[in-house]
Amino acid sequence: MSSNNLLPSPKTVAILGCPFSGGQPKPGVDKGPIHLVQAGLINQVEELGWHVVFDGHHQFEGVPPPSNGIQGNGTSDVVVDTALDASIARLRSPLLVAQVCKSVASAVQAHAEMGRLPVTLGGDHSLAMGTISGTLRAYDQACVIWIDAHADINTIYSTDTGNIHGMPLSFLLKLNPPAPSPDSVLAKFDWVSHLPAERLVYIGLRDVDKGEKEILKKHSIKAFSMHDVDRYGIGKVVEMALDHVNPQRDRPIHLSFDVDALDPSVAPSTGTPVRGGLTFREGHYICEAIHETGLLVALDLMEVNPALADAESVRQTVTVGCSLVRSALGETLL
Ligand SMILES: NC(=[NH2+])NCCC[C@H](N)C(=O)O
Ligand SMILES: [Mn+2]
Ligand SMILES: [Mn+2]
Repeated sequence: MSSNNLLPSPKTVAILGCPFSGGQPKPGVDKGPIHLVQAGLINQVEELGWHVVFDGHHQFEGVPPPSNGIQGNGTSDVVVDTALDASIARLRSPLLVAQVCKSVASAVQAHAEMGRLPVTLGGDHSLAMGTISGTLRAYDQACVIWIDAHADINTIYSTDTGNIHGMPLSFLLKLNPPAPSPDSVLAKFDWVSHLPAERLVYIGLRDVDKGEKEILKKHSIKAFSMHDVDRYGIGKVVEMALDHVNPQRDRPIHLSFDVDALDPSVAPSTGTPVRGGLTFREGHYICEAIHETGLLVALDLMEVNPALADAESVRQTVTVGCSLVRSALGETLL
């Protein structure tokens, strides 16, 4: 399956719960997967005609669970190069994130190689380092469509927050400096697969850090912001996005959906909400249109945080999360 001129068309979905919050400081995002499953997601996907393998809520064997919000940066037992020290020391829990994402990559790869379509429920968006690496190991020509308010492409130098959920794409695009030694913190990310910049496209951006804007420009990374959605409409934007990453419509597609791409009035329970987001229909349209390509091979639904709102807002966010997944897996309006 790794020489991928054969077009995949999985009939089985593997649902992976990834209760992980170590890529950002707010507790609760690790409860996203259990809420989505308890809302009936597995049944809903089966009703669309898929065979569903539920891979459980991963416990990340051997990984110390993140303590409630208060974590060291996890670098104390590792030798770091002095020139990079200052940058790496600002990262939050890099060893934990690297280890968890590595195990997620193996799980996603294994499902994909069995011909299944992995649906990963987050958890924070640092997990996409793992899911996309897993997809690229199984389908080396895969492209990525990243739906988000944020660009999540800060490097170890540009990050203001040190939160690795704002950085996964810098590791996937190999924008960080090479590890100075096998013992360095950066070496713990060496397993991450390489995604060429021209095989990434964004939709929904509206809160992009200054350093990230420079990175997008420098590497000519294609991004459709909310301004573009306003100007062209979502139908045209999805078509242009596909034309960029998938001009011949022959590449397997990994769709990574951060629920904060939706407007906070639609998906309030998330850690970094930004006003001016996608409407309910725009979010679903993206999923429906990608399903229609017949090229979807992996899906992430990330950043649902049931701890961050009142019960009704949580219910609303979890419900919309389930319906985005259904749309990506073929639910239609008629
Ligand atoms: N996956 C997310 N919600 N990311 C938010 C990232 C916010 C900000 N750009 C940062 O680097 O911290
Ligand atoms: Mn986001
Ligand atoms: Mn994100």
